[in-house]
Amino acid sequence: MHITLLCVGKLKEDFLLLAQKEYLKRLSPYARIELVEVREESLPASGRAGALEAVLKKEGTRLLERIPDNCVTIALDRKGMMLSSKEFAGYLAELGLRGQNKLCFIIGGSAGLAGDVLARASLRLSFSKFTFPHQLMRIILLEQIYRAFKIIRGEKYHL
Ligand SMILES: C[S@@+](CC[C@H](N)C(=O)[O-])C[C@H]1O[C@@H](n2cnc3c(N)ncnc32)[C@H](O)[C@@H]1O
Repeated sequence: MHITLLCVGKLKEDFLLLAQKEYLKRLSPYARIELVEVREESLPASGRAGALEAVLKKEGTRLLERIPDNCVTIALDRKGMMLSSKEFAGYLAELGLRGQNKLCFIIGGSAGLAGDVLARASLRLSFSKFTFPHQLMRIILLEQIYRAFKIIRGEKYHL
């Protein structure tokens, strides 16, 4: 499987970079993972009407330009569909059975994701009603993808 992680912004903290490196290593036997980071806009200091929408639009345009062709697009969205780890593994396995081996997960920045990015997604995936920082969300997603492959292969991992 070829998985693109399309993210707004870079990881800044060393401990997150270390965690990312570890999960990319763990995932290497199961999938080819490509990280694509688009530039994050500074959040507007004032509550000027439309300022946040302008940020979302700029970041959204950058994201839409980088979605690979012919892939299943999954946007991470707090208000999306919640799955258990086993259901998520089942979803990935089902895609594989249908020959859909190219996936693109999209993680927004501090401002979230623009409506047209969410509209482009085949699935809007929620990891709970909590709002996670986007940099940490990337690590949580990598861990869940790793967990899903362990479940699919029937390999031992904490369930
Ligand atoms: C700091 S959050 C954005 C907050 C923004 N105010 C919102 O409500 O969308 C940054 C990104 O992390 C991802 N994210 C954060 N919490 C999430 C959750 N519980 N489920 C799925 N994705 C989440 C989303 O892609 C989001 O765009």
